[in-house]
Amino acid sequence: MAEASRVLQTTLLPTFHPQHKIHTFHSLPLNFRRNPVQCSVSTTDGAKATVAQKIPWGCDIDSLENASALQKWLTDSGLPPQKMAIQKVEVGERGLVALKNIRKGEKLLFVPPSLFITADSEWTCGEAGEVLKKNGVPDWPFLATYLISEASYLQSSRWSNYISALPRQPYSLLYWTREELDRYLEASQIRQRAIERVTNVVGTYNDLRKRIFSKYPALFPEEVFNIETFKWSFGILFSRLVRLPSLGGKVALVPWADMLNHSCKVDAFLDYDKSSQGVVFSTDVAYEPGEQVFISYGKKSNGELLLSYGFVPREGTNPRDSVELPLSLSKSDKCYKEKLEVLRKYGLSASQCYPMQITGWPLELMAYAYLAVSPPSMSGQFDEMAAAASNKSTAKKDLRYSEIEEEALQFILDTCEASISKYNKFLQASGSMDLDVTSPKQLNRRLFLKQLAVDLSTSERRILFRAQYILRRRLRDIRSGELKALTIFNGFRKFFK
Ligand SMILES: C[S@@+](CC[C@H](N)C(=O)[O-])C[C@H]1O[C@@H](n2cnc3c(N)ncnc32)[C@H](O)[C@@H]1O
Repeated sequence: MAEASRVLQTTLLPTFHPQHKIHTFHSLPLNFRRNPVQCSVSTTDGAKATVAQKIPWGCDIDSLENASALQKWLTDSGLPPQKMAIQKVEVGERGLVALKNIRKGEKLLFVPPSLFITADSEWTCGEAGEVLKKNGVPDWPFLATYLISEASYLQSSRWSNYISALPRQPYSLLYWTREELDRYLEASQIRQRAIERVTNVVGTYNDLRKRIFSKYPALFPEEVFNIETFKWSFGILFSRLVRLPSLGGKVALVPWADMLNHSCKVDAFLDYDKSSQGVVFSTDVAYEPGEQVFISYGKKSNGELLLSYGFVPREGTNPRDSVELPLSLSKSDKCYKEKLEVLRKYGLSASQCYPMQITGWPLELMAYAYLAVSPPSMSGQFDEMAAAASNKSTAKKDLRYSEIEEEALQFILDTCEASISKYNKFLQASGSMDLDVTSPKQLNRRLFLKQLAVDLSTSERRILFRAQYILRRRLRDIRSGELKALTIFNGFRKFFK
């Protein structure tokens, strides 16, 4: 059931591996359009630069600027009457608020397919879309380019009201500089995930530029299609794109539905409803007029929510929260080479991260710990340990080697404690952290990022504290059990003397 609901769950963040998908590009046909139709926003470089500057790239998220124009355009374009409206809200700046009583289990929204943006949507510049299609550009970079292209057409694009209401700076970690990531997320594994994501986006953009944009400068002028605008469009996709399970997992931007904010207390998710032929969700709680209506963005940890959506739920409110614990083989291990070999066989490496939750940790983590501490005499079991440590293998996971259980638990405890001290160091230093900025705007930004990092670190450390407590108790029980056994044994010895 858990697996089924995970598959059915619509998430606003589908997995994205551009460096894999990008290899599916076909090389550009040499004879493609010798005289491409000039349908970029303008023709001369100077004029293009001016137009690029004029593109508003959305609006300030903390204002309701453009929200009423969006509502009006949606209604005129076929959105049926709604029981909700876009308003300023306490959680998530803008959100959908109930105008009437909403019952538990009621279906809401009904956004028709004509209002979705998908890889099949019509381009204002049809020529640009054709070039991307001919080159087999995958959905994510395709939609990112589409959004930039449509934004550059201002009012001439069908989506201008939608684009004008998008946030000018989506709150994702894509907007953090490398220095900010290193400084504020030094204790968290999310820092590494954010670096990888930025690298992926930059790599995707560079690949598109090399293979396509540079060959069709009239269709994709650099003033408009550059790394800054790609960060914006990917930021929009990471925080708003929906995967629709009932449409075979098709990804779409769904105006109006993407004004819903996330709550960890609800399980309601967006999907296409074949009977009403629109995107809907069924509420799992009732709402009174004036209350903000929420959906779930999926079973995500606080770190994953920060990574894609740029917020951290309040401490202790996310039952799906987890922290990545990095485990490593010791280089001084006599069997380092053999262990690494079996790990590689199952797609693992000398350092692996496993998610710890407040309720416990995965069996794979324990299997990795067994492997890391096992002595040369257990080399015959290395293979089964590595297989169990991999989530790709179907091997039996709940291994138990009582002879090394204490060492394995101690190994996990030591790793947890090493992580806890990193968080302690960051959280202590954050109080007096020098924000070295010159402008009030920059100061606000730094304070905001620092607060997010403090919230994330506090919630991740909380999970590690819980694991530390459980591990210490288990070790105490093992050790006191051994002590008891030793006392009984000594008693017997005395008796027989
Ligand atoms: C799908 S959009 C929702 C609409 C968005 N609030 C807006 O005004 O455009 C996702 C973004 O909403 C904000 N958000 C959603 N849920 C939130 C929450 N529980 N707390 C804080 N911000 C939230 C984040 O900025 C996130 O990137």
